[in-house]
Formats: sequence, C-alpha cells, structure tokens
Amino acid sequence: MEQLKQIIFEWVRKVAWQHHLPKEQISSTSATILAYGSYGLGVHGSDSDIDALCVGPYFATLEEDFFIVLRSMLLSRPEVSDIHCVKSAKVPLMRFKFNGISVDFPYAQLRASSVPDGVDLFNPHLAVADETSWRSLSGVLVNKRILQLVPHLKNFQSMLRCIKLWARRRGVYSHLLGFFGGIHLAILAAYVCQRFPNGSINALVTFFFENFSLWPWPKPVILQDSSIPFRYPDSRSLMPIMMPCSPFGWCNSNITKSTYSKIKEELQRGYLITRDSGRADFEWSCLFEPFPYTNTYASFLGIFLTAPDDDELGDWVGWVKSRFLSLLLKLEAVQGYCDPNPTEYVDHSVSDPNVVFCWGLSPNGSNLTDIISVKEDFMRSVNKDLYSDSKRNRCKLELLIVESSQLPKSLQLGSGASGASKACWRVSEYNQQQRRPIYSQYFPQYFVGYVAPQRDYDSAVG
Ligand SMILES: Nc1ncnc2c1ncn2[C@@H]1O[C@H](COP(=O)(O)OP(=O)(O)OP(=O)(O)O)[C@@H](O)[C@H]1O
Ligand SMILES: [Mg+2]
Ligand SMILES: [Mg+2]
Repeated sequence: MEQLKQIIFEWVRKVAWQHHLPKEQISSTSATILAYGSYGLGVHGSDSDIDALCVGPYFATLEEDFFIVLRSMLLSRPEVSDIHCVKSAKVPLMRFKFNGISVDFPYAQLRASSVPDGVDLFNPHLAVADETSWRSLSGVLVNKRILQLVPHLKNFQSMLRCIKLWARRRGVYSHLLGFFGGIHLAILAAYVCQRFPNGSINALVTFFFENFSLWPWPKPVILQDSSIPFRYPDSRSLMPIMMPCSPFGWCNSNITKSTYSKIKEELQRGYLITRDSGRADFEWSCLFEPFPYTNTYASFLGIFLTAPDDDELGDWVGWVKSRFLSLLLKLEAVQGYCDPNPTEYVDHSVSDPNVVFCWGLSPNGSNLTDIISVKEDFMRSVNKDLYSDSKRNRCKLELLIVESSQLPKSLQLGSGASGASKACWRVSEYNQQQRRPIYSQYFPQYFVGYVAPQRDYDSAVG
C-alpha cells in the first residue's frame, strides 16, 4: 500500500503538470489511496485480493488521467503485471498484480485541489465529482461504517475469518457464482456482533449459525438502526442484506434458487454442529470440513478452459466467469438444481495453461439433449461481445458431463480451502479416448463438449 501510495503521489503531480497548473499548485497537490474490502476490515487471507480506492483531485480525470496516464506509469513498474482496465463496470477499476498480489483499484474524484492522506469521507461538505465517484467511494464508506458499528473489533475480525473459512470450505463463497461475497458475510457477522457485544468468538460463531439458519428469509438483514426508512427489495431477492450507510441500498447479490437452497443447507449444518460447541469434547474442525462433492453428486458439468499462456488464461477465465450466472440459471431451468462449485481446478495432464470448473448436477436432472441446448446457449453468450477475434481462436472452452464414477477414486473434489494451491484434476487418457465431440450448430467451429463415455474412468486409466 505504501509503494502504491508513492506511485499515486508521483502520478498526481505529473498530471497537474500536464494540465499546466501553476507551479505552487503542482508542488502542493496530493492524491491518496484508501483500503477497503477484506483488507480494509483486517480480515484478508492468502486468497484475498487487496481492494484499494484511489482518490484524486478535480483535475485528474477517470478516462484519461487514471485509465491512460496512471496505467502507463503502472505498466512501466517491474512490480506490476497483468493490468486490466474494467471501464464499463458500475464501479470502473483497474485490476493488476503488484508483487504477485491481486489489486482491485477503482478511482474517485473529489472537487478539491488536493486530497490529503487522512481525508474524511464522512465530512458532510465533501465535494464528490460525480455519480461514478460516489459509487466508487461506497466500498470505503461501507467498511468504515461496519467498523464503527461493531462493538469489539478483534472479536468481529476473528469471527468473520472463521465464517469466511467455513464458507470457502463448504463451497458457498463466491459472489459471481450466486453465493456469498465478502461484503455479505461482513454484514452478517457485524449483525451478530452487534447483538452479542460481549460474546466470545466461539459464542459469536455459534450464534451466527443459529440466527441465520432460523432466519425467516426473505426478511432483510439490517445492520444499523432499523428506524431508517427504506424500500423493500424486489420480490426476487432471496436473501436481502442492506448496506449500512447512505443511500442504504441493497447489497448486490446473484443468489439463485439452487444457491439459496445450498446456502440454507450449509447454514443448517453449521447450526446442528455448533449447537454442541459448549461441550468440552467439541471439535471445531468438523465445521470446516471441505464439502464432499464427489460423494454428493452422481454427475458433474466440467467446464474446461485453455489458453496459450497464463496471462491470456487469466483474461479468458475472467471473461467466461462473467457469463457464468446465465449458465447457472439455464442449468437450473432444465435440471432443477445445480451446485456451481467455485473452485478452479487445474488439469496437469494438459500442456496448455488451463482451468477446470466442476459443477454438481441434480441426480434427477434431464437428458443429454437438454444439456446440449444449455451448452449451445452458453457458447452463444460467451461469444456474444467477445472482445477480440484472436482470443476466439486461441482460447478454448469445452463443456463435458462427467459421471462421478468416472472420476479417479483418489480425487477429492473439496471446495478450494487450501489457499492458493489448486487441486489437481487428472483426466489424461480419458481426454484422448472414447470421446465423441459435439459441435455448436450456431458456431460450427466451436466445440460444445463430448458425449460422456460409457466405461468407467478408473478402468480406463488403470
Ligand atoms: N455484491 C456487492 N455489493 C456491494 N458491494 C460490493 C459487492 N461486491 C463487492 N463489493 C465491494 O467491494 C469490496 C471488495 O469486494 P471483494 O470481492 O474483494 O470482497 P472482500 O470482502 O474484499 O473479500 P475477499 O477477501 O474475498 O477479497 C467489498 O467490501 C464491497 O465494498
Ligand atoms: Mg477483496
Ligand atoms: Mg476485490
């Protein structure tokens, strides 16, 4: 953060000079960065990114000075790699790696000639340049508000770390895939801490599961004083959680029918386990056991992504993931239920850089024809607006139904709890043999997937 701050400091002076500001103004101007997200709350782990908001003065614009001047300054730094500009998002940002750590870096512009280090964002006279800057500021404001509302910071942090670990291990942590994101869990954890100000960490975790497994959803979770007037979320919102500061909107959520039911089951499981947390022989490790995908589902949808190098793979995976919600909804429509395991596996038998997703399918799911139509829809949605034709040729996507019995017995599909290391998916000979390809009827060059082979995977690979 200190190194980034230094870069921002140089940047704002360079921009002031480029805008021909008077010398005294150039030498006195300043910009800053503010941590938010899990890093700002002090609950980051090895899987977390750093979320840092860049706050700049009136003359430093988002379109040119941030996305062009600052980007090229960052590009020239040896610590920085994999820079991507996400310009069209509600909160536009740069995403890059700094010394290997992922950084989410949005920008807010103030109507001030200089932004000091300790800028007070709750100052009622704060002049924010535009709506986009307000949206970008909201992450920092929400964090600060949460920290103000929790009675005992250390207990809140420890308890939230436990809850995040539970959510990751049980496969219910991924905003993109319709599960909880960091912000949802932070608000739910803060809610429990508010109601139990003197609770030990054990008691807080236990109360979390009791409270939210019995919660009459879609009753909204509201952290602050409930006398604040608010409009109810729309009826499709299954687990509404209110942001704790003005304008008191609802936390964005992608929760679907399937992910709602998986989250509820996991909360219920947590409740049944932690009910006994007062017992002397209570084992907490049981709460954090990885979700047993292989034992739970008879078949999976394998989503195989490959690219010529790691940089392109990152881009490609990000793009395909941004289309995952439509795939999940379509699968739900034809299958009734789908469990989109958020873990990214790697097939080490394939020479190209790759990522494999493995989603649990309903045992009463529909037939292959329906699945083929789901695949075709998904390919259409991935290809629509694909940002480059060369990407289309170099990066590949395959969908394949894999029976659980075809997975090697040794393969435990856990839920990605093992930090940065990724699970190994071995499908070597299986890939080469017995597979009948299916091509998209809309994009004949596009490989939709394979018809699953009849014989058992284990016997195929010995
Ligand atoms: N769905 C959302 N609705 C509102 N704000 C969001 C949402 N997702 C992210 N944000 C904002 O961006 C911040 C960072 O999100 P991020 O996805 O990095 O999660 P995080 O809480 O930092 O957890 P992690 O440790 O997984 O990075 C959140 O704290 C929140 O302010
Ligand atoms: Mg984060
Ligand atoms: Mg982030």
